[in-house]
Amino acid sequence: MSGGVDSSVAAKLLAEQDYNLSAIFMRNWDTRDESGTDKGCEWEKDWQDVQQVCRTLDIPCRMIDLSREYWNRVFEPSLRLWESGVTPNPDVWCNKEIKFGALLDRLPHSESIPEEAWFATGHYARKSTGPRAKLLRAVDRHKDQTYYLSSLSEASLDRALFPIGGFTKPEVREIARKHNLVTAERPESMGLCFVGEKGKFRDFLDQYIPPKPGPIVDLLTDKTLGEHHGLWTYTIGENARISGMPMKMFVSRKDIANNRVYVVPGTDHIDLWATSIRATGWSWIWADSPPIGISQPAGTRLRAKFRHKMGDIPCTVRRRADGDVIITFDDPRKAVSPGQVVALWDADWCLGCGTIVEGKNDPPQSLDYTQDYQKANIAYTQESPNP
Ligand SMILES: Nc1ncnc2c1ncn2[C@@H]1O[C@H](COP(=O)(O)OP(=O)(O)OP(=O)(O)O)[C@@H](O)[C@H]1O
Repeated sequence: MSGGVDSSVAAKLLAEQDYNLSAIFMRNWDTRDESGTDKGCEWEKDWQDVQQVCRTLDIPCRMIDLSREYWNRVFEPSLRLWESGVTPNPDVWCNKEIKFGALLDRLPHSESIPEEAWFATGHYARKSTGPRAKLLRAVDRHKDQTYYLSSLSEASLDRALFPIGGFTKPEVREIARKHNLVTAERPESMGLCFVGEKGKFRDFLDQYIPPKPGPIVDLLTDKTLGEHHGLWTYTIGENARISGMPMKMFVSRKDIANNRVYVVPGTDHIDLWATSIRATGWSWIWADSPPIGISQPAGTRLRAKFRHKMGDIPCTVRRRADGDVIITFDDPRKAVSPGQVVALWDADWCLGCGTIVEGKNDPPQSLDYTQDYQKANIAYTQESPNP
């Protein structure tokens, strides 16, 4: 239990059934050594709320400190990826490595809980009841969290329960109010708590990654427009905020080998779009049974997402001989970043995920790339005599 409304209601729903329940609150970030405070991660408040809800439900609870495991298995590897210029998803790896990893590993040894005990969370997701467990999207499509759970192993899924997956968020809040759970009006949690205020992500990473300056280059003219302090300070698709330019410039690529950030004018330049992606390091939830048809030349029809907050994309999926997977979108998509997790679904069934290596606009759809490039170049140099 996290101290939020979702896991409180998950516990309440299980308490109404015939389970022998025990709650665990996990602490996974320790900032006291650096700043003397836990600002941003108000874990004490969360822990108090977990205890309060457990008193209301009459179930035991305990805290487990996994901050060392989180640092070693999620944060440190993510730092190395940010430093190298790609964009990792620590929230996806936290589920695999910490909640359904370190935490599950600890339980049988630290408590008298049998191996076959269930492990329940307040995620918005469902599980099928067939002979093999399938991870299914939540009933509340806006809240569905299967993207974050797409890296789980089948063994972890076997032990998982998602009690709130059949409810909408308003229904979950209503249950919490009806049963006087102190967390009923708790606001939504906002991603990585330890980063603190929204928009301060760069400042946060600056504390951990030494600066590595390099040029910001105009893809159209090859001119240097400014300097970045490290590839991690920009994400593909974002406004590069270069002053003195006739148009807003957006990051379309990073050249990791040469430590360069490339920008293009406007939000809609063709270099910002991708028609296909290549992804590596596939983790299929049914590890022995990747999607049928994926190794055929024609591939198989599935749906993909490479960010939690995006609609899923109809696509054709093919596996290469080296195990990497090529996902070709029916319609091009913007802002594909290497390092991000891409997950696949067959209708509601989440199959697994891989890590994006590259996005390609090949062949460019809906626009003639050469013409567009020339037009943009001409228009751009006319508007900008001295870029
Ligand atoms: N610190 C924690 N200790 C134990 N379990 C946690 C913790 N953080 C998250 N979880 C579990 O993972 C689930 C999903 O976590 P997430 O961070 O996405 O929170 P959420 O969707 O806002 O849910 P909640 O409202 O319960 O915080 C939680 O419902 C809870 O079961």
